[in-house]
Amino acid sequence: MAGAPPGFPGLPYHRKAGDRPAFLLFMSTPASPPLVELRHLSFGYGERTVLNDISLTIPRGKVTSLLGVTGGGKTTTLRLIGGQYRAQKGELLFDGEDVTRMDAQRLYAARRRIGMLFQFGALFTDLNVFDNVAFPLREHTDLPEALIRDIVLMKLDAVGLRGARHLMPSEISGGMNRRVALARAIALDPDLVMYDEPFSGLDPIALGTAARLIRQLNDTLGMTSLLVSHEIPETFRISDHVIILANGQVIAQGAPDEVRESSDPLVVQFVKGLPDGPVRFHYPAVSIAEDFDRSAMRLEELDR
Ligand SMILES: Nc1ncnc2c1ncn2[C@@H]1O[C@H](COP(=O)(O)OP(=O)(O)OP(=O)(O)O)[C@@H](O)[C@H]1O
Repeated sequence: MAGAPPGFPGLPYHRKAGDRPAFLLFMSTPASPPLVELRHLSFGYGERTVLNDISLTIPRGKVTSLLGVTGGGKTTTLRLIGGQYRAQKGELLFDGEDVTRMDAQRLYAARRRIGMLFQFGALFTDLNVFDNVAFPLREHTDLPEALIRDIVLMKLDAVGLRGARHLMPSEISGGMNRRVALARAIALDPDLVMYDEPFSGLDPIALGTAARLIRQLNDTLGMTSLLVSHEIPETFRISDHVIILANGQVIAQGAPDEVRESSDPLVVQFVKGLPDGPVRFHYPAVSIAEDFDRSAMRLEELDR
């Protein structure tokens, strides 16, 4: 294929991997402003605060991973960036514009620049692979069907599944399903792709493939990627920037090597996967002695 279809804002497909055009290099220079920035942002569900005055940046053109303990607010952060929730305090800038203050129309326009791949990113089971990827194009654009066909085939080619276009989701493996969902997430050529646990449930080979694909697509399509994951080694390997959330705060942020070398006990426990540390194995409880004395007393009472 010689290039993107005429009139379509896609990128040429005749580039070799790693052969980045000048404007992509410009997009990812250190001087370019971050694509997303959270400034002193707070958010809670009802009375319960989940994110407490957090500030973080998602650098443009890079792969950023958002890590942290379960329930730490990672998915909530993705939903805030995607405009599904609004922060109660602070700013959330997407390409310099505050999402928290956008009206519905601007928010819709911003959302079209974001591709999302949520956990188990369900495909439509009654549509084949081709139609799954075509879905957002048919839904959100007026492109003629011939052009949609070209775009869908290019996206499927990018994830290695052009040949599987006629298959139904039930006829392909879990790893392939995930790759189709990825092709669908990039169908509209988003500036930002957010992945929520893209590796969960994948065997090591499919996981390695998915990780490599996220990195490759980011670089060849000139996107920015944000991924939430619990797979520390694989995620560190493909990331340029790592953010760790805990207790509603950012506890570490930087290049993978910098974060790995942090001496913060919580970061060390998390990165090394240690069972004990600031995050305890045991849910807070009275002492064992107290609990067993009490039950012993109850048994004595029953005996009487
Ligand atoms: N819609 C909701 N209403 C009320 N509480 C919610 C809602 N969604 C999430 N929560 C709570 O907010 C906290 C943060 O949830 P979130 O899903 O953002 O965490 P997470 O870091 O993505 O967790 P995990 O790693 O388990 O996916 C959790 O305690 C969760 O129970």
